[in-house]
Amino acid sequence: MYEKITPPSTGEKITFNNGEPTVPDNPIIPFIRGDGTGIDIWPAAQKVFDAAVDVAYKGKRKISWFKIYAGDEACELYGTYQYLPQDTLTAIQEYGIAIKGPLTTPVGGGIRSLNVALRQIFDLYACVRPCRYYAGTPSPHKNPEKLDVIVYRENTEDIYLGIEWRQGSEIGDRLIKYLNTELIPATPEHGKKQIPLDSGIGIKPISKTASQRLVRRAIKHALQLPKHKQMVTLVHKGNIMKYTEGAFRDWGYELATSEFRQQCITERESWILSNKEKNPNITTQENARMVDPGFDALTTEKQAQIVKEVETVLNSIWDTHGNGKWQDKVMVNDRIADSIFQQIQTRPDEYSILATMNLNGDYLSDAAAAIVGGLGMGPGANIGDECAIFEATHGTAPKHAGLDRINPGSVILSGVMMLEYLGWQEAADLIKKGIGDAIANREVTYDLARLMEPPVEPLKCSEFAEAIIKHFS
Ligand SMILES: NC(=O)C1=CN([C@@H]2O[C@H](COP(=O)(O)OP(=O)(O)OC[C@H]3O[C@@H](n4cnc5c(N)ncnc54)[C@H](OP(=O)(O)O)[C@@H]3O)[C@@H](O)[C@H]2O)C=CC1
Ligand SMILES: O=C(O)CCC(=O)C(=O)O
Ligand SMILES: [Mg+2]
Repeated sequence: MYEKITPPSTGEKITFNNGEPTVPDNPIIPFIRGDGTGIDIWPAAQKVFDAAVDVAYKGKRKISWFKIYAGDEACELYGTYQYLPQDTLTAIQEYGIAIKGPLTTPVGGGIRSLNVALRQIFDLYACVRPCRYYAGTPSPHKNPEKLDVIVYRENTEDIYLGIEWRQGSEIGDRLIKYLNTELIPATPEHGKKQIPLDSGIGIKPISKTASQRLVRRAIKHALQLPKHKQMVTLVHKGNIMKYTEGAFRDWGYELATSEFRQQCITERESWILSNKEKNPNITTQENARMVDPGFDALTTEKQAQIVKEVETVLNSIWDTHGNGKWQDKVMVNDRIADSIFQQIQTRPDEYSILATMNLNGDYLSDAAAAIVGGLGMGPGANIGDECAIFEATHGTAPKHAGLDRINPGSVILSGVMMLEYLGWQEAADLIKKGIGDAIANREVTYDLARLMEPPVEPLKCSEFAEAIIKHFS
């Protein structure tokens, strides 16, 4: 079945039932070491995972690691350009779960991202990236502890589908000419716009199916959170990209108010209901005016739409959501993408789950990680219905590779997400305690050490792993 790798001789497969993993005590878990700093991070992280499982379950549970290959390491074993060998895909398919270090993607040419390929091949449609603060972590922000968000990033489409053509390529030129002569003139709203002939061109598909399955998972996650964190914010640039990003917002609301009608309230609905709660005799017109402060300046047609919206909300959900009952529901709101970047800095505690399309989520997850300590503290998981691959938010950080200095925290915390996904909460909690105590004790790698006041001598990558383990007890 495998050309160049052999699964461990002990251990069993994790199986899936309705998207939920059934986990034996000795699961086989494939791992990819990763390029660049993967060489430093992976051994440190694996040591922490094994120690936590050992301490938590005293030999009753154990992970059987299965080394699989991707990136530079794969080319060494399988030959030139064999970046993602079939063996690796077969192993992930067979075992349903994997954890990986970062993989290199060249800019401007060369192979397309292996990271993105894995997400697309296994339909890992939700990229889940929690950003929470560990006490004592230095941060450029005054109150980093106020940020506790989970970026829920659509992982399979948007411009990451990788359908683009180089400037000057035959198909690129044909496409531009076709758009300029046929499609753009046939769409009156585009007027006399033309695409410059010396453009590279890319396609940004945003589908209803992919948008809604992402938002569905985000709402289900919100329902598991403490009441005050039960909120999903749809992040988009729908004012500019109306039919892609704007549609993502609309499909998100549509899903929330159909599939999750009894569990969800939208922000505008909450305003309408609370206006009536504060003033039971309020007219529909007055209510509409309060919902939209610019109401009087709107056209008659737009005003009528808002009045209708108020009527519909009161008629359809006053009984189930009114009189304050909406306060126990998952709040679904939306924010424009540029605004959310400043909101997570100026009003961090007003947000919880941020549901995004692919590109916005990529940017936002690095930015949110920076607030709580940097890319060394940014874990992630790529989750589908039948498979999951855990990986950090950061990349290969090549200038630090092989120096035993990089922070392994993100991959270790990605492992915590994996342990939680397996239901091995005790081992996950031990690692969280170990990381928290090591940081509070100022035992940290260079990235955190340089921000600390007064400065501390940094630990090596491997030493930070040992410090985490030391703090298990
Ligand atoms: N999922 C994946 O595998 C990903 C892969 N990549 C790929 O990685 C390669 C390098 O990308 P690049 O843009 O340099 O981004 P990286 O995320 O690799 O690194 C950028 C900077 O972030 C900081 N950083 C990254 N990782 C850590 C860590 N573990 N601990 C502390 N600080 C860290 C370092 O900052 P400083 O030097 O200031 O300390 C580093 O120089 C590219 O080929 C890219 O495509 C990128 C993102 C994700
Ligand atoms: O695949 C890559 O090289 C970059 C991906 C990335 O930045 C991410 O997933 O956050
Ligand atoms: Mg990224």
